[in-house]
Amino acid sequence: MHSISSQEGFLAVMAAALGCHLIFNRYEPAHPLSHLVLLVVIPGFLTPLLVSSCSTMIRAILATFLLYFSTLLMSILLYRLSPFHPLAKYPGPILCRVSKFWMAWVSSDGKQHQYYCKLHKQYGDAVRIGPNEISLRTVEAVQPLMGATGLPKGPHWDGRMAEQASIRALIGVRDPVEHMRRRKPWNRAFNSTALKGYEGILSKRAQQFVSALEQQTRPINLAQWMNHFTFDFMSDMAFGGGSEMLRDGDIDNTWHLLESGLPTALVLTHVPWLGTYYAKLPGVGQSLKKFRSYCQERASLRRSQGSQAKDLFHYLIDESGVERCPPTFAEVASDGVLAIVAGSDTTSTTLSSLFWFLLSNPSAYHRLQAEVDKYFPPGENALDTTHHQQMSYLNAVINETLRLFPPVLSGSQRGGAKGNNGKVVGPYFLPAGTSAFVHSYSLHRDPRNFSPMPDNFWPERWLSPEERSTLVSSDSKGLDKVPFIHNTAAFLPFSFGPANCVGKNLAYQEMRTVVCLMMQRLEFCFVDGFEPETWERDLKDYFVTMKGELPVVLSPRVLKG
Ligand code: HEM
Repeated sequence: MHSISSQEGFLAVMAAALGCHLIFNRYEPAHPLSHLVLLVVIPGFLTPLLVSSCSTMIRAILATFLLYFSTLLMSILLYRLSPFHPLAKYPGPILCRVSKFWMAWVSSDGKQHQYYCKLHKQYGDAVRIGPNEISLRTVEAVQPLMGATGLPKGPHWDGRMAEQASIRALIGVRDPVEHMRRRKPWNRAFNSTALKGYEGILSKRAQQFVSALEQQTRPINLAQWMNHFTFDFMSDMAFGGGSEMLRDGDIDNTWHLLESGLPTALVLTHVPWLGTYYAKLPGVGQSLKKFRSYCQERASLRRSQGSQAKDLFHYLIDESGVERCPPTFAEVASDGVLAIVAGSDTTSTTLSSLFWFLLSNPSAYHRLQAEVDKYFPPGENALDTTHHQQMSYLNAVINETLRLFPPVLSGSQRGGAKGNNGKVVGPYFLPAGTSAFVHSYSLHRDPRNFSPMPDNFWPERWLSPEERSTLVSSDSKGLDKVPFIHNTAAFLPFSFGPANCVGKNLAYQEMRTVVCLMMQRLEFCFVDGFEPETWERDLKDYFVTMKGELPVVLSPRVLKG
């Protein structure tokens, strides 16, 4: 029988490594068993082919694995940089084109939004930010990528939610059909009738919040108080109560517990397959598990108690029995956790940034205060939502805050499954298997969408031309001489399409209500010595934004009735 020469042995190992690359490239196997077979069993099986050229078995094993892995890595590297790669025509840094580990590294300091923005300034509207991923900065991509016929949620969620192996919260459900089924009760929970029904729950918490603020005679960290308010409110909504942070403070350290996992979760979004291994490490995600089981208990309690009010849970668990295919209890419990996490952090960050902007821009502060006083003079109920939508300056301040600091700074990824035919997204073609996102932070600050002063806080841009012209001429900054561009299609703080933020209207309702009440009853100023730049510096993009401290001094407003 023909015995294999050492040269043939080397070639066979290299060919197997190339075959392995082909399989990874085509099927992207993520299961640990397939990794074991492709990366351990196959080179192990090939070891005898190199025994004749090595003096010992150990050396043969080492040589086989070294040859196998170096061939595999070289093949991956060359292919990703080659003109044959489907994304070859998209520009981007070499390190991004070679591996997502680079973005995982870059993003770990919480400044990925600024990195993407820099890349767009350097490379243009479409940048290759991973071997198979594109970041887009054009409004033409929004509808085709995220609209009804767009792509489903991207693989990002497989890494981020790796530990939710069996049941995922709605936000991480990638299959569009399943997502639609799970989204139905959420849509009903946020229609206008349902929202009207939440006013009582919101008013109670907002009153408690502002009354507590009125009692603060020493400087406070307003951002932390916002956290406590939004968390208590969302717990009321999701599970009929159970959280009393406004009264007791964060005695269980829940915010730290939720935020401590964010940097790791972001790294895993860049390298989703790593999530499968990470989730299996002993002790991993303990704090989150603790929070989840607490929520599970709250959900069970809420279910057994039945409806006190038509809160979010009422709709999610389908207490009225209108769904043909209602969600299971496990799904509802998981979505309850999502409601608290997605609903409290985002609004708290926006409200905190809003006050930071107001305190850094006294004219905006006074304009908003004047509007609040006009609609809610002393003695008027600022919780009455009937005026809120007409309050143009209030809405302008909220939108301008969301434009400059959207709480999801970099937007939400979409991704095509392997094997589809690719997708035309505005002026770009995304080949099968490409993930992409529209980078909200860059889009919002692009002078082609918002001008003048795209990087500045200027709520007046959201007003009607008549209102703006009065205010701009009184500002006399010559802004009326600069071309005015205001492209609301490029405003994406809540994302876009059938998987956008379902809680958008609740978020507006909550923010309008609490800002009106706060401005009616209190005066705010930064603590002496606070350097306002630290706020922006401390904002970190870990998919949701992590924030620093906002030290302010409060005083009751002295109003003549
Ligand atoms: C200023 C406040 C908020 C902002 C800026 C915001 C933004 C976002 C964004 C960008 C997404 C990702 C959507 C996508 O994948 O395309 C999202 C999803 C979501 N948000 Fe919000 N959000 C806010 C408040 C809320 C509130 C108050 C709730 C109430 C529960 C909420 C519930 C959700 C849910 C359930 C999803 C998942 C939707 C889905 O996958 O279908 N959000 N949000």
